[in-house]
Amino acid sequence: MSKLIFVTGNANKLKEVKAILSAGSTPIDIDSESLDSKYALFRRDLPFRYVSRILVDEVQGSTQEVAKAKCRRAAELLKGPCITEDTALCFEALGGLPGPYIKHFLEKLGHEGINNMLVGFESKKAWALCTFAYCAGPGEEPILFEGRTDGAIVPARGPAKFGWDPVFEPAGTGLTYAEMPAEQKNLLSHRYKALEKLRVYIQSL
Ligand SMILES: O=c1nc[nH]c2c1ncn2[C@H]1C[C@H](O)[C@@H](COP(=O)(O)OP(=O)(O)OP(=O)(O)O)O1
Ligand SMILES: [Mg+2]
Repeated sequence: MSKLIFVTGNANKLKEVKAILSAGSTPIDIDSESLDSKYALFRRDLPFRYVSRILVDEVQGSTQEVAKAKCRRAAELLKGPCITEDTALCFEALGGLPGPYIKHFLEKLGHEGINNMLVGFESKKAWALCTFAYCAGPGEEPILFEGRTDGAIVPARGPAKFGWDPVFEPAGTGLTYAEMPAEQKNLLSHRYKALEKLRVYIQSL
């Protein structure tokens, strides 16, 4: 059976995916060296940033449509099975936006600007939505695995190591993602919840 490749241009995602899948009651063995080299190899030979840009710029739509389009395209380029992941950050006051477009808002506005987007709205509620997509190969319909964690947008607290981690506080924790130890985030995060579904599927293949 050919190797399943997780395609991403984001090293922080890769780190969390490895940590989550190799832990838990039914751990999935990951050859981290080969995963790393696939990741490096993929990025060197087929510049995913470029691919990702095209997909992000041209495929507009719901999180599910964006996620499927990216995975379909990655499977075509790899000519084999693969997994991709899309993360959305959705604001209740904005009807779920920015959603899959959070990356662009974060790049242009920063943490403070993300907070300012909600000035004048009473609700600071938000949810993080992770969508893994699995595609069996070129021309196959991707299957989606979603995980959602509810919380609120808050002024930045904690180290700014990964995206919007400092401005998202999961409900009931009193801590932002950035303030949590990795082990805590990785047991309640949007990514963890989606990976728990993907884990079951991968083990059934
Ligand atoms: O747990 C997270 N905690 C904080 N920030 C996060 C997280 N997960 C994704 N993020 C950020 C990265 C990017 O600014 C946006 C998602 O965009 P998204 O297209 O899914 O990621 P990406 O382009 O960095 O990597 P990829 O090559 O897998 O598409 O939210
Ligand atoms: Mg992307």
